[in-house]
Amino acid sequence: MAQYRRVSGSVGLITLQNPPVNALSASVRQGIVDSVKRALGDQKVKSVVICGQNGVFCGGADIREFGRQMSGPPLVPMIHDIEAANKPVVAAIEGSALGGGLELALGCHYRISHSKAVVYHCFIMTMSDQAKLGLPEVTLGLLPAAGGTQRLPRLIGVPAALNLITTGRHVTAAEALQLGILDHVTEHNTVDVAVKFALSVTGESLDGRRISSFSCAPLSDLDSLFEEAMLKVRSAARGAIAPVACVQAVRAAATLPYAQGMEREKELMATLFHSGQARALQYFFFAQRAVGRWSTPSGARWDTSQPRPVRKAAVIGLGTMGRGITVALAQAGLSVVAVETHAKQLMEATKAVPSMLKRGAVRGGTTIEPDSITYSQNLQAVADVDLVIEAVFEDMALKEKVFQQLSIICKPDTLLCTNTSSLDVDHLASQTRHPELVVGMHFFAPAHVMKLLEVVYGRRSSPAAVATAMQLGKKMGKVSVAVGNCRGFAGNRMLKRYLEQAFFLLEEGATPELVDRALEEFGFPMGVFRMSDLSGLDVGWRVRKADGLADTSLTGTSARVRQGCRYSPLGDLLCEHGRFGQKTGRGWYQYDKPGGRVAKSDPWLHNFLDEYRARHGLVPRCIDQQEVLERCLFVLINEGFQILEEGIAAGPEDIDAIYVFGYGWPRHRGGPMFYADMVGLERVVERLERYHQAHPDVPYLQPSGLLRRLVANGSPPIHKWRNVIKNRNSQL
Ligand SMILES: CC(C)(COP(=O)(O)OP(=O)(O)OC[C@H]1O[C@@H](n2cnc3c(N)ncnc32)[C@H](O)[C@@H]1OP(=O)(O)O)[C@@H](O)C(=O)NCCC(=O)NCCSC(=O)C[C@@H](O)CCCCCCCCCCCCC(=O)O
Repeated sequence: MAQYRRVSGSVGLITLQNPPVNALSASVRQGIVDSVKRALGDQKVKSVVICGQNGVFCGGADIREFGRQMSGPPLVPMIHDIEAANKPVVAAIEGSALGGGLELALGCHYRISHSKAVVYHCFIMTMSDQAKLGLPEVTLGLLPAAGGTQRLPRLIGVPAALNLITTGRHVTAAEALQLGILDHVTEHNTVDVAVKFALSVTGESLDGRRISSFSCAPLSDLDSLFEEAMLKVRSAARGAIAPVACVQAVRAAATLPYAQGMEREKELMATLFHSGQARALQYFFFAQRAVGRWSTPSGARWDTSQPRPVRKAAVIGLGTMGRGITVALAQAGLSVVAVETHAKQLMEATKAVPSMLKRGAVRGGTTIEPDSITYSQNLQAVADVDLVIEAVFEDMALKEKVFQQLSIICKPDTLLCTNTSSLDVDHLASQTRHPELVVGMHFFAPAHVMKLLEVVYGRRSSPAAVATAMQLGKKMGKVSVAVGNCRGFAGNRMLKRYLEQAFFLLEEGATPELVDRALEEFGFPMGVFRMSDLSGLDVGWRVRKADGLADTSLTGTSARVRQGCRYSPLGDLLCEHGRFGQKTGRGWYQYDKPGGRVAKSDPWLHNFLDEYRARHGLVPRCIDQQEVLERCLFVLINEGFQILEEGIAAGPEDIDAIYVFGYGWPRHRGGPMFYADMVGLERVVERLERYHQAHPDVPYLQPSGLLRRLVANGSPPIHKWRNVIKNRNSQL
């Protein structure tokens, strides 16, 4: 809806009303059309102001309408009519003007926005803004198709418009003013200022105010600018089609008259609108928000659990993870006690952490209170903190000891969290006096950069403990996903199956290059072998050794079997050769030096694989990319269904968020569970069954019970899976 009233005698004020973000639903569009008509037809009205209720201008088109039959007045002619009006129209922008919201503002003759305060810091003036503006359609698999690709380059120039449209980034009011998107910013009430401004421009000529009549500022080398832009978007999101279409649409603005440019924008939008990528990205937009509404099988929920205030936190262990976590906590404004019992490691951390903070502050344009962190070699220093995150070496005996000590030293209500990536959270809880205050906070390296946080609740974790960890994660800028306690939790448990298949494919005749190419063409930034080289092959080796799996003394058929299932010792053998990946300059690939970054094919490795196959009587066969994708991805997806079945994750959105934010799953494919829905659950079952028949010694290729049940229920769309899961749980 839109509310219309006349204010200050001669200003028609149109207020968009569609909480929470005033999205341009059919009824809002109808309201705008009706109100504009009324204002233009009223002789008493000399100028018009458009604003949004509750301090938000407009979050753009209503994304939920995209999946349905479109109705109501279309945006393009609506904005055209506003621009063509013979009375000045002013956009009063508070909060967000995004997507269609900014396109609506670009159709107005003037744009005024709110800028909260002017702060003087070290002689540099910075504006602390509330408003954010942008054209984020590309992040939804679309382009700004209500004239955004044609008006923005005409207003601010092609290079700046290309940057905003292809990245979808939001800019502050200060930056928008600098770029020329805004005419004016104010610290006062934006609507009041806009009304006064509207009165002041009454009767002035609008000839120079209609952006569609502008020409793009000429540029000397347009071809190379667009070639460069195309290369950039192609390498930033491999296989994503929307950024490419955005470049093409802006090119049309730079080279064609406005009307033809609009035709091109429409044509390009038509190819994107019904694409699988747009569906995936729009699903993911809502999935990200759904993970915040967490629940556990015991009935704890986000809306009934009260988080505790956390002002002071401690980190135990200042290795790579501990340092990153310390930085993330300090960046979130907490006071941090950083404890490391090894003097040398502590000394190194006291230098490394401040420089990580400094780099972060420079990148983010923020400031950090330098004495928000205190360092100590003594665990007693954590006596008064509200929450502890243990990040010591991944060794159960060591962690047990730390938790026993923490339980004695800390206040009785201190939350004790572990950053373990796979160890048993319940067991650690059992070492403390208050197991209800123990949860896992599984960060991903580098912990101050990676967006994902798995919050692992144990059998006895209290709802308040889960809520506190979830809220702290959010404060640190993480996407926090609540998951149950099991080996590897959700992410690493699924990853294990994926890695196993990749090893088996090498045994059967594939090369690391072939497997990685298939995965990278699918959209992963790195294939599984390049990723292992980067993170270090020794990490998994240590875990397998601790589990009694990495025994390379076994010969004959038993060398490739563990606990009755197929096992590949390839990773263990490489580690025995001292090939730990990038850090040693050799792994699945070779590098020019230890620590080198550029992976090159390694003839030694290919020889090694040939000899290995010959030794085990394995006849190499031709493996194509499709098999690589199906074997690696479907087995990972199958484990995801198992995780849903067991209640370790509450819904498919949780798993998808974990994979996109933590494991490089291409966002334009929505996450593994959404991908399964797109491929078709029946097909996933059929392929898994086929591969299981061919490899009966790999039990995880058997389709999970939930996957089969979904197929038996007619393969409902992903948003209905929770019903099938719920029905199953209620029968238990
Ligand atoms: C606005 C935000 C920054 C606010 O953030 P905040 O953190 O405060 O709040 P939340 O993010 O939690 O959001 C709260 C709540 O609101 C929901 N929501 C937010 N935005 C939208 C929206 N735009 N639509 C619907 N719902 C929205 C959100 O999901 C939350 O609810 P939930 O229940 O999930 O918790 C932030 O929300 C934000 O960033 N929003 C998205 C901004 C955005 O991306 N906007 C762009 C939208 S796309 C667009 O505008 C397209 C335009 O260019 C118009 C194009 C014209 C279309 C014409 C169609 C032509 C079709 C042609 C092809 C046909 C061919 C053929 O069929 O033949």
